[in-house]
Amino acid sequence: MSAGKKHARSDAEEQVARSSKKVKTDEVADPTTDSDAAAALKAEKKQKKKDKKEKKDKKDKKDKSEKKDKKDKKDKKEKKEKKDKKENGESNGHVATTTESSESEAVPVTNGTTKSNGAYSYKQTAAISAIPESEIEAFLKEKEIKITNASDSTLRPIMKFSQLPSTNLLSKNPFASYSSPTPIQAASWPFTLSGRDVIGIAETGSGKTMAFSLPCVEKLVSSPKDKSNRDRTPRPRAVIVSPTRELAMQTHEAIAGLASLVNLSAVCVYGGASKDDQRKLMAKNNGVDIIVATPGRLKDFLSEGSISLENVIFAVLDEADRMLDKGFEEDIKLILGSCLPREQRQTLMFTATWPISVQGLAESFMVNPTRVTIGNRTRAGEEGTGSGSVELQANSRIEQKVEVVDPRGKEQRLVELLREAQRGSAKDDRILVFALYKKECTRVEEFLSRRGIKVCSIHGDLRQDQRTRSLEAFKAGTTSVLIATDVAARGLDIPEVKLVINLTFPLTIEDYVHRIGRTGRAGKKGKAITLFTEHDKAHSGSLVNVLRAAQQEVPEDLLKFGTTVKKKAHAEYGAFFKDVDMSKKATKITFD
Ligand SMILES: Nc1ncnc2c1ncn2[C@@H]1O[C@H](COP(=O)(O)OP(=O)(O)OP(=O)(O)O)[C@@H](O)[C@H]1O
Repeated sequence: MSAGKKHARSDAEEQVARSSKKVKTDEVADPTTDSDAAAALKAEKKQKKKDKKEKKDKKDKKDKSEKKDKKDKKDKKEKKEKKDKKENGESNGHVATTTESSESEAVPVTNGTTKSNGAYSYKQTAAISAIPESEIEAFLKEKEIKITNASDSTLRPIMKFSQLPSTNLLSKNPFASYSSPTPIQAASWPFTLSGRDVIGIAETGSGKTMAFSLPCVEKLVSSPKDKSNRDRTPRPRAVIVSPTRELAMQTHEAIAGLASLVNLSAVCVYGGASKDDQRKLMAKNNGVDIIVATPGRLKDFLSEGSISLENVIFAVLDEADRMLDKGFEEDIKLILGSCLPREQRQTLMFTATWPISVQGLAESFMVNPTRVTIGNRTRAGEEGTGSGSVELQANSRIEQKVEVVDPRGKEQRLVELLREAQRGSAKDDRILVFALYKKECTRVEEFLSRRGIKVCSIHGDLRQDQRTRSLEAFKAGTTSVLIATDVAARGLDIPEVKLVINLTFPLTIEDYVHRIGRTGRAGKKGKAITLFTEHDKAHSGSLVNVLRAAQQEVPEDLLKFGTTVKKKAHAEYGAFFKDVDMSKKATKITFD
């Protein structure tokens, strides 16, 4: 349309409007005489003006009052939002602290909580703050507690259960059977309860399960559950991953007991048992809160969509170094990758052994973790560097004996050792024998049975119900000798195992430390005997170091195999050490 045409049309429209106005006025006017009509018109105009003014005043008044109402409503809403926010923050325990470092900025998360690398749910009680610094220092020294990357240096260990802040869970007295927190519990709780990512390293049998279970349950109590359950898929808020089925079951038992005190549920999923039963358990009561799992079964459930980890705000790798080594690495990447991102979840890793080979990978799943180490594990020259190297340390209450034997005489020696150990009043003492291979277990079980020794076994060639039956018989004391592969090396908490015998040396020195750790638990004493042969000589150096670190006797025969420790190398990333002699000059090669 041209501009001229547009104007022409506008003008025409104006004329139509004007004439229509006139027609209207003509209709209202009383057509008696001209002067009368003029007067009437004047009066009418005046009235109209008055009406118009009144109407305008009325409208202004109405607008004003509506505006005021709107403003009041807005103020009220803002006030309410502010109040809600404050209340929510407090119920989630997000207490701002002045001690947070710059890296501890609160990150908002999808589930309504915030992750803070500083304290948010944990408030150090006045009782702890009042303790003189010298007393705290003495405690840390005595218990050999070392904390690196604390970020909040005002957090002090929780030396008594009464020093924990009072919560609904603690009012149920869950620690009635214990007298005081173990060092790993005392030192890690202030950080884990504060929402920090923590790596906890402490000897076998030192209460690490409760060290991660308490903050797990407290965190879920203070975080709102997504009740919508839109597609009926279980969406747990915490996941604990364990390397073996039996350990997963044991951890489940411990944490389920704690969780039930505050009406939270925990389910254990592991291979070799009915998937259908586990699916039903996970879906019960609008979805489970805590999942304790072995990686394989959890991965299966994830891939078939029977579970979603998208709401997981708390993740634990128990026996973390095992979970991060080659065998499980990909599964763990998938599992943690299915949880909320590391900035929005709390991630804990606990173990008794922390080889340097897994440390880089571990930290890639965490945010600036605090490391709590129990035991004097620092290598000479590393004091205070926090460089990451943690010396391997066996439980100091275990008496370690090493016998160098001819490989052909091992089984006969085993029979003698068992008879010696179960003599007289010790006839029912529990003894755990470790072999390296599944077939070896079967052979040795038959060998011992033929010699009248009551024995059962646990290894990967057995069905799950057979494994469970063997373990139950051993725990109950109906069979006092259990022969096992390394499936039983980690985490299992069997009361009163008096002796561990290593019939065949394990593949790694870390496994040795875990195997012997099945005895001497929870402050008790224990004994371990290792039959060492020339086939195991690659481990002699590291074994000598472990024995010396625990002030144990090192047999001359063992020293004959050498004391060099074979350095570890990662299959993909190569050596973790500088193996090049930098003092040598490069040879100059010239080409003609
Ligand atoms: N505060 C405590 N006081 C006394 N006993 C405790 C305390 N906390 C846990 N225990 C007990 O100590 C035993 C060992 O605990 P737990 O199995 O958690 O050890 P762990 O450190 O995980 O060992 P591992 O390295 O072998 O897995 C358990 O029987 C547990 O009930």
